[in-house]
Amino acid sequence: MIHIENFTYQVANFKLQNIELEIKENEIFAFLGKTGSGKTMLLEAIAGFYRGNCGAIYISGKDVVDIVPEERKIGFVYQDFGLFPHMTVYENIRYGLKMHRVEKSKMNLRISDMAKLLGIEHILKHYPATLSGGERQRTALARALVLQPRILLMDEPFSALDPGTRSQMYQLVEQIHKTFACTILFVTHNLYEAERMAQRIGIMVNGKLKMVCNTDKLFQNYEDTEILEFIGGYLNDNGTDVSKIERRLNADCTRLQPDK
Ligand SMILES: Nc1ncnc2c1ncn2[C@@H]1O[C@H](COP(=O)(O)OP(=O)(O)OP(=O)(O)O)[C@@H](O)[C@H]1O
Repeated sequence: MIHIENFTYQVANFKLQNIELEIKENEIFAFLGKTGSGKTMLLEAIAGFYRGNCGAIYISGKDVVDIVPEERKIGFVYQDFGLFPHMTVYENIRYGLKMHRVEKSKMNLRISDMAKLLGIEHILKHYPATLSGGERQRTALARALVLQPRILLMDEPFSALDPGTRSQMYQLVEQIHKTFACTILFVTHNLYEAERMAQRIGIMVNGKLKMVCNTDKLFQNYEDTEILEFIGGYLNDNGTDVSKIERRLNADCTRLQPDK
């Protein structure tokens, strides 16, 4: 579905370096990594916001370098949801459809179907400032999904939500994944969230995609010191006994960019 080949992009002092990644159709994939490791930049590169200095990104076998973001059939849900504050929920959802010049009757039908699916029919006339975090996220998802994307990218989609709402959103995203049969890539700082939602995870360190593995191997991989530092630090912060996990070594992960 998505094939990233030796993709490199430098902005100021930061460099996404030689990214190699293959995402399967219909997969849910999570990017993990410390703050500033390049997760958002990589998502944005897939969305088409950066051309890159070398390498290529293929979607369904096609090199997308000259395809602008709006034509990539990719939905993007931002960390802060990125809703237009001066537009109602309805207008926010309608925005992309208008840009794509979708016919009015079709547009209304799609918006009402999407609002029903996401449980936001009752707030269509409300403005973002009056919404709860969960409602904002549902609106952001509706705005992305109404364009029927093949790929849904989400940047820390659950981080601003309380634990109860977060759990509801996990279920909603799972339902969306089933209903739309889309491929989902998301960024998270939460290892348990990655384990819960994704089939595979990739760990970013300083602009490199250091490791990709199946999610069930996430807590077993401690060979690389930078990965150990990231995962161990996280587990310690969350009160987990790291020493127990450290005993389970040698997972069959794909090491994409070993230390040089
Ligand atoms: N337009 C830009 N100009 C200069 N530096 C940038 C730009 N965009 C991103 N960066 C830098 O690139 C690095 C990677 O940023 P990115 O947002 O991808 O990190 P991240 O892993 O998503 O972090 P976080 O988890 O905190 O969101 C950061 O050091 C950031 O300051």
